Amino acid sequence: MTLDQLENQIRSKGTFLCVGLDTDLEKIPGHLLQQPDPIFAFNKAIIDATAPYCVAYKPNTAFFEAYGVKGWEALERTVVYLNQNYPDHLIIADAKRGDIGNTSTRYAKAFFEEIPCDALTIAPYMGRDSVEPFLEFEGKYAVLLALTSNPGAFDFQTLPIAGQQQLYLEVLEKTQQYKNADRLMYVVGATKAEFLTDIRKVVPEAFLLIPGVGAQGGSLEEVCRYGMNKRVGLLINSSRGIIYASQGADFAQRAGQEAATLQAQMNKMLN
Ligand SMILES: O=c1ccn([C@@H]2O[C@H](COP(=O)(O)O)[C@@H](O)[C@H]2O)c(=O)[nH]1
Repeated sequence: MTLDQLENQIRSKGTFLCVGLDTDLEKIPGHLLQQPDPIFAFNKAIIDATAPYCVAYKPNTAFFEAYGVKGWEALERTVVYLNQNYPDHLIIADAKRGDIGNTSTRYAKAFFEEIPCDALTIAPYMGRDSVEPFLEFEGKYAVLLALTSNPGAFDFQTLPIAGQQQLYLEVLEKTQQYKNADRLMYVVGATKAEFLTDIRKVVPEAFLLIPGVGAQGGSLEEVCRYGMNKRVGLLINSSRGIIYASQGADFAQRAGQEAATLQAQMNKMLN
């Protein structure tokens, strides 16, 4: 998917919502546990209920990896189901990878070819040779952790380097020099909305993946006020707030309602 196509999707559907698939067997309705692949059964129901209200899905691979081979199979089924039935939705594998170059290439093949996602979250701290292998794939995106939503983000990410620029800003500035930097997006936590003005000075054009609304308390309004750019430039993720809106038999319907509520709020921001 090109960024123009992504923007067109956002504008035509009036939403820049990304639904997070953090599927936990301890939280899904009990009746699904009888299914041959309960994780996929849950994801399929959530996807079918929320697809009209979002432009992206973010399976967090930890929630699949935790179940071993069965989890990987559920991840693959989920991605195949999305590609076959909802090809206009961006699929972001939230796996937070990044290693020496030849290993990064293997991660890229795993998530862009073997399990064909459109984007992959990457930890940038091993530097250029660990990130550029992910940028060699046309139509695919590396989503670098810039300023994360968790409290521990302040341990390192906001520290000034050698008394100068803060580390997260250095990450943004330096990675914009990488080859195929137009294939970069960045993670910025909704809980860090007050940093978005500075972030936009360094990456005015980039798409930002924003987790942290809903369960983590970030404000959709503030993120839009400080983070939106000419092409919208935002994908706002909500996981638990949508997929566990109900843990009963009406889970998919309630997930759809939560997604529709967020879509309506986002639509107002776009007009
Ligand atoms: O800075 C980050 C980076 C990633 N995440 C992930 O996003 C979702 C958020 O889930 P909620 O239930 O909506 O809080 C989850 O998969 C995190 O691992 C993040 O929260 N912050």
